[in-house]
Amino acid sequence: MTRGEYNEEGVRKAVRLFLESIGEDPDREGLLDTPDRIARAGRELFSGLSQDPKEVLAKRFTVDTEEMVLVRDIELYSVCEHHLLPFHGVAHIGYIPSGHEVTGLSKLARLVDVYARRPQVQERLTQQIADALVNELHAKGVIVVTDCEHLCMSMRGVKKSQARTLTSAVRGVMRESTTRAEAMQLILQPRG
Ligand SMILES: Nc1nc2c(ncn2[C@@H]2O[C@H](COP(=O)(O)OP(=O)(O)OP(=O)(O)O)[C@@H](O)[C@H]2O)c(=O)[nH]1
Ligand SMILES: [Zn+2]
Repeated sequence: MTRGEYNEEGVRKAVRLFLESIGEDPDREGLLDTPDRIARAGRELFSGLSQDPKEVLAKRFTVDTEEMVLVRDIELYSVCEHHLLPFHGVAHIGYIPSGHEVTGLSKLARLVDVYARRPQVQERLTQQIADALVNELHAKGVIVVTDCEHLCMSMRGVKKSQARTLTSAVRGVMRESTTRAEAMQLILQPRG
C-alpha cells in the first residue's frame, strides 16, 4: 500500500471536525489557531513517514574496531497507533560492526526518530531499528532495547502511571549468550 503525502489542509479540517465532535466551539478565540497548530505539529511528529532509514545510515566511515558500539539512553518520543497518544522513554542500541564500517553515533539517534515519528507500537519500533542496522549497515550483531511509558495506559484506561514497557530485538551474533550478556550489562550499568 502506498502512503499519501502529508496533507496540512486535511489535518486542519479533521481537527476542526474533531473539536466540534467533542462538543467544543472551534471558533472560540483559544481554539481558532488550533487546527493550524496541530497541522504544523503533525508534520514534525509524523515526519518519519517520509524519511528513509537508508539515507540516515548512508554516510559511514571506518574505525579500527570490530568490537561492540553501544549508545544508551537515547530519548524517544512516539505516538501509539491505537489511541494516537504519546509513548516516550529511551532506546539503547548496541551493534557489532562489520568490516570496521561504522556509522556516526548521532545517526543511531536519528534512526530512532525515523521510526518513532510515525504511528507506532513499541515492539515494531524496536524491531525496525534493529533490522535497519542489519540491512543497511550490515552489522554482524545488533541489540535494541526500548523502555517507555505509554500515556494511553497512564492518563486513561487502566491508569497505571508507573508501568514501563520494555521491548528488545536481538540480531546476529548478539544472540550469543556472552555477547548479549555483555551488552545487557552495559545497558544496565548505573550512570557513572
Ligand atoms: N503491544 C502493544 N500494545 C500497545 C502499545 N501501545 C498501546 N498498546 C495497547 O493497545 C491495546 C489496545 O487495546 P484495545 O482493547 O483495542 O483498546 P482499548 O479498549 O482502548 O484498551 P484499553 O487501553 O485497555 O482501555 C491496549 O491494551 C494498549 O495498552 C504498544 O506499543 N504495544
Ligand atoms: Zn495507546
